[in-house]
Amino acid sequence: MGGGGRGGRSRTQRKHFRQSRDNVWKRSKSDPNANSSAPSNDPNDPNPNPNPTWTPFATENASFDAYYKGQCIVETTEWDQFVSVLRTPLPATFRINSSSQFADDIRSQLENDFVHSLRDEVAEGVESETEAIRPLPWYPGNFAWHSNFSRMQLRKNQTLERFHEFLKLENEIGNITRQEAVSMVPPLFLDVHPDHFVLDMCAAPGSKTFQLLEIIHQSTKVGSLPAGVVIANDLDVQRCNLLIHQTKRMCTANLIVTNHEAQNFPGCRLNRNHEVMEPDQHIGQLLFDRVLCDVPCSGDGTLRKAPDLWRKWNTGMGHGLHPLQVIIAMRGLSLLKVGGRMVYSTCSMNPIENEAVVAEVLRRCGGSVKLVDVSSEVPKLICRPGLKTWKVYDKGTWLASYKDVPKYRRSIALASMFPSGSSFHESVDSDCNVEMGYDVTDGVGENSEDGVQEMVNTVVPDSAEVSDFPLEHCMRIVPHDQNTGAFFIAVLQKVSPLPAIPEKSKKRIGKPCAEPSNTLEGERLLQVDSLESAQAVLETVPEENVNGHEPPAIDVEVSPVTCEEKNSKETQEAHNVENMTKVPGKRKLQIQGKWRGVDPVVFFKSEAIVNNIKDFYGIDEHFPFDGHLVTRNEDASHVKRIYYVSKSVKDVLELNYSVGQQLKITSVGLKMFERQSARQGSSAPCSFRISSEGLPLILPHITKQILRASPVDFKHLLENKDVKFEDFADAEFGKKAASLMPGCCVLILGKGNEVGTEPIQVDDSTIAIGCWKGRSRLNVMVTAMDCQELLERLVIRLGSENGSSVHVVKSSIDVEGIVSSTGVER
Ligand SMILES: C[S@@+](CC[C@H](N)C(=O)[O-])C[C@H]1O[C@@H](n2cnc3c(N)ncnc32)[C@H](O)[C@@H]1O
Repeated sequence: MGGGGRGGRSRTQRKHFRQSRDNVWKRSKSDPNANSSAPSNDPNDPNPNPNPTWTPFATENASFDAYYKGQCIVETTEWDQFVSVLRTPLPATFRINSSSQFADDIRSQLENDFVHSLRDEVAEGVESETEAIRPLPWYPGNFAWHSNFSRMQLRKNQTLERFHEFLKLENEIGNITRQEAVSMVPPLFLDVHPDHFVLDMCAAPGSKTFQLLEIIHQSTKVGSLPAGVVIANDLDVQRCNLLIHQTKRMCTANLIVTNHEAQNFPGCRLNRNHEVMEPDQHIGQLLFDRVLCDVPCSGDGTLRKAPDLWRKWNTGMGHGLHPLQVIIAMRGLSLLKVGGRMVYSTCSMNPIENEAVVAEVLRRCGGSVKLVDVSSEVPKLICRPGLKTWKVYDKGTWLASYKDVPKYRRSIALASMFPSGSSFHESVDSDCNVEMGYDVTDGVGENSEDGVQEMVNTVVPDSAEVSDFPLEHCMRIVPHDQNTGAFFIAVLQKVSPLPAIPEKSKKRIGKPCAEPSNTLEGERLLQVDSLESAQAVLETVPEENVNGHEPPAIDVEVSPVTCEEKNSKETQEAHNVENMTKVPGKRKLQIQGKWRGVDPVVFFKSEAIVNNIKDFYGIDEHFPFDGHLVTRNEDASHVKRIYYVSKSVKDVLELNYSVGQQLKITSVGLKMFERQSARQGSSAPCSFRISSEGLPLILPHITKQILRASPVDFKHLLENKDVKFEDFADAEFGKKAASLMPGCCVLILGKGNEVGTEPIQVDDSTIAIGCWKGRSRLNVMVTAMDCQELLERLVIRLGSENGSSVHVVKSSIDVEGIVSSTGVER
């Protein structure tokens, strides 16, 4: 199950996690490309160089200047300001996890404590007159913050050190996330509701996925789950692991992490010729209310964070990605329900990756998709309108129109890159994959002196085309408007099913892997998607409403799947799927282990174990177990962890089984029960303990093995990790603890005078922790870090509320490690 808890984080994950957070402005002196435009050794510099052996990055690139001046991405008069801000390091920003039970406490700590104490620090120092930290004005609820301190400054003195420690701890616990300000924007425009099915197509490392989950969970009551689901996908397995690590901190049962090419993301359409829906199966294909299409891009909007890009930048980077961006966006739109919203975003400034992609998908969708004006939806965010006109730069020449592209360059400078896109149909000759003829390395090396000369000396035609689409509804964020990175966002709404591709265009786009039948259904249902192509043409069932969900859209994919792609590993595996799903008669529901290297997702159905758990913890009948428990091990007797999934995830998993496991699932479910190690588990009537992540969900449904402790005893236990029954301040509580069954139990923080009262009631404000009841003592089963966090929160709360109780501890932990390290009784 991917990353596991904190203790289970792999070395690779740790390395990637560290790398993604490293201060990228650090640079060795030996780098020949270094020059002096970045942070300097000048003591008066507002961005002082803390390391005398450090030499700053080159932050100049003549090709970059010529290209973006030529594209007029900012007014000529503001160019200098634009590039000078681009050359300064990005300020740190972070976000409070709004669905965390401590969100309000943390916000109030920032607003009422750190804002003041840090302001005093700044006033005393010489560095800056600016505010030390401040909320981002456009982010709702003061949940996103900007900090003017560098890491070096944070370590400088006690107040800053305290703030630094606070950031580190809350980040590790999952209560805050370091995230670039502009990266927080796309989910705000997606208008996600808690019951939505959301697809995050290119999701790693997962900062936006985390935000989407927060929104889904926003108004969920303790002990229940939202109706929606987020499917977070990424092509890169290692980055998927980062995503899993990141989202584990969310403790959610409503997330599925998958590992596919976004352009070939499976639709899981049930082939109703061969498949019978299970009585409780609620969806017949994957369609989404919301799609986030945060595509791979050249990333020059992140120059402030990744200054090495200055050296690497060239025009080929954006050109190479344009076709991929188009087909990923098209796949997203085909998986979107009619009426649904898709956000297309990049951290690139290049119109070829931005407006040109949006214009091309609008063109291909022929009126079934609209570009929405959402400029008033996030009022204080400063956005500029998208460009209506731009040019294509290729091999030292500015091209205003596709007709100017020499024939031999037409597989690189595509018609779809131009504002009119007018030669789209003519752009592809009989070649199987001309439209796919991109090469992301094309243009590498143009950033030479010669290349620059060539570009600068080339006459730029005035007659650039102007797009007919309302591209001014796209939004550009530029660095000097609000001291951020650069970003691009477009919001698309699907107003009707996507049009069918005429037979002749299909050929142009790329040879489909299976020839469609010429029947109306074949035409209408053609999926050029590699995974569904062969299967979809077999589907002859007319559209109908599938159990209350949107009717399956008659989406005709325009993703140009080529002959080459057909041979890819994924496509090979897809054909296995197809063969499996074609088996007539009653299908085998669980075809295990289809994806090489990925543990199967198995519904856990061992009645003996489930009944033992239910009985031991006295779990009430209202809490649904049937179909909600999954494992990653087919052998029930060796199952170590049991995960809980929401109803929405359960529906998707059932559909996935029905279609032969098209989804390659790398992580799913909330870790709910864990088998205690043999020595400890054998002394208890139930060898499964409740995991820390799962506790908040199941807490209101537990009627046995649960006790309420006074604040004094609760704190005593957190501080000492294990306490003998006779050593509790409240002797009555000690007796009750001694009378519990051996094994896992739950301890609730009681308010002063209600310690002994029954029954125990829990609500959103209840603090609870898992413990282990041994022969003579109670051991806490939370990590040292969680104990520290909880103690800090308790001190603040108990101080301000005079003993009232607060929250459930919710975090990723490795209980096994903790239990042994705190010496649980054997
Ligand atoms: C801009 S990053 C996404 C950032 C992410 N949305 C976030 O907020 O943390 C683009 C991601 O796309 C992934 N990627 C690249 N090509 C892909 C493809 N064909 N299908 C799916 N993901 C792809 C990369 O691995 C990378 O993680």
